[in-house]
Amino acid sequence: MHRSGSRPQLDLSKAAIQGNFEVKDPTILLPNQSDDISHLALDIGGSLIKLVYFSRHEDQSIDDKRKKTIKERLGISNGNRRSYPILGGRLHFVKFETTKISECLDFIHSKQLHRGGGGAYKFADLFKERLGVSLDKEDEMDCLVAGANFLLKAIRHEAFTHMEGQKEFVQIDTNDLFPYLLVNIGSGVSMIKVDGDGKFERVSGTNVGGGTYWGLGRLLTKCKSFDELLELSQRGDNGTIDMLVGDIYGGMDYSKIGLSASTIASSFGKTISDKKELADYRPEDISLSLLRMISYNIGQISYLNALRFGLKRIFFGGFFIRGHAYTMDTISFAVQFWSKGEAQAMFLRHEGFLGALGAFMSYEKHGLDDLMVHQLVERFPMGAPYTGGRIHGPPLGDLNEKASEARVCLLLLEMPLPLSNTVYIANYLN
Ligand SMILES: Nc1ncnc2c1ncn2[C@@H]1O[C@H](COP(=O)(O)OP(=O)(O)OP(=O)(O)O)[C@@H](O)[C@H]1O
Ligand SMILES: CC(C)(CO)[C@@H](O)C(=O)NCCC(=O)O
Repeated sequence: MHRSGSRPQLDLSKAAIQGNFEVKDPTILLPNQSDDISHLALDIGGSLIKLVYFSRHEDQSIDDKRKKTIKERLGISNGNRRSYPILGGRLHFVKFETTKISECLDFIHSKQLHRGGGGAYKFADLFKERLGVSLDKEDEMDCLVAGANFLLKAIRHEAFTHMEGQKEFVQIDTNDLFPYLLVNIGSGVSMIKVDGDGKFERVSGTNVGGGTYWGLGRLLTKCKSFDELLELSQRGDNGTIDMLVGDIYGGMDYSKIGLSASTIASSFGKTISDKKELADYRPEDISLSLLRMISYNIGQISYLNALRFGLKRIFFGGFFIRGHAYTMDTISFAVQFWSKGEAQAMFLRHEGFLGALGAFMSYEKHGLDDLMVHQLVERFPMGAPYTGGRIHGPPLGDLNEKASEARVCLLLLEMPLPLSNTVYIANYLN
């Protein structure tokens, strides 16, 4: 696994979100076409800024032994052909809180990621002033779909299910990928029916999303960071907040309509009957009830939309998920329960980077691409062995990872010549 000295050491964990930028569309920065520049794409969301950049020069340091190892692991044989050069480089994935755009700009500046370009954008002045670059705007939905399609086709262990604490990676048949429902849970939620590359329709959405959990949770618990709120939920008991079927039916199931006594009849419903104030409730319980309410609701609405269009597979992305087991289990449960096991919820390892990755890929569209894929042949599992499932892969981000630490994923890019296949290899730096 490659280590990078570029891992940012910004401490964002101490920063509470205090405002909201209105600009949400992914953008790309157009580079000069000199050799050693890093391509950079940004997705400036309501809560988080996602950044994907390519550093080519680092890969040129790959030594022959490593090249050989990569090829062996990928099963690439040179046969009679000459060894092809590895043009390669790395794709880096980093995120910042949107309210901390200044730190993001510092980061871009410190890495010298900024280069010239054209276009206009709402953050244009800030970028122009601080970095001397112009931004080109890309459509957010286009980018989300391009990012998701790319990941699902290119990264073998990108998608996984999560049910009752069990993670299982899903092998995607790239010839049988479409149609599917993409549910991106950011600040708000977009539901997109994807029929192919660039073929999609945003069929629904809900304003009850990640921003709702983080915003309401912050007000109700005084938590200072999203991860702190999520961590609290792990020690919560939602039974003190939620009204259960058993609370209404004298401790009994309502079996005639298939509801057990422990089913939540009304999220937060118990707080109306008590003569209690907010301070009388445990923040842990509030956080869990809120998380469950929002996750379940999104799972249910997603399934109803999948049902509308006869879709069996639903992929969930967006940073609300945060690789958090309870969130994924709740979404999966809702999908399974309402579909009677017919539909399946799947999650993506690069959950929150779809838009930024899609924006990055639009370099191809702008004719600036010399990196992009023509055909993907093989990938091997990312990073360190993941021990909790049947298929090995890297650990997903967990709560031990500080909110402050930008999550960095490296993706090595190998470009065999002449016109042949392009290979992506990804590594997490956890
Ligand atoms: N460190 C964090 N700080 C703030 N929110 C976080 C953090 N980690 C995860 N989240 C969750 O992720 C959500 C944002 O997800 P994401 O970055 O995918 O969307 P966005 O692009 O900001 O939103 P939108 O697309 O709706 O504009 C937040 O609303 C919150 O629920
Ligand atoms: C407005 C966007 C697309 C911005 O990312 C997102 O926050 C969202 O899908 N919100 C939900 C809006 C709705 O459909 O009700």
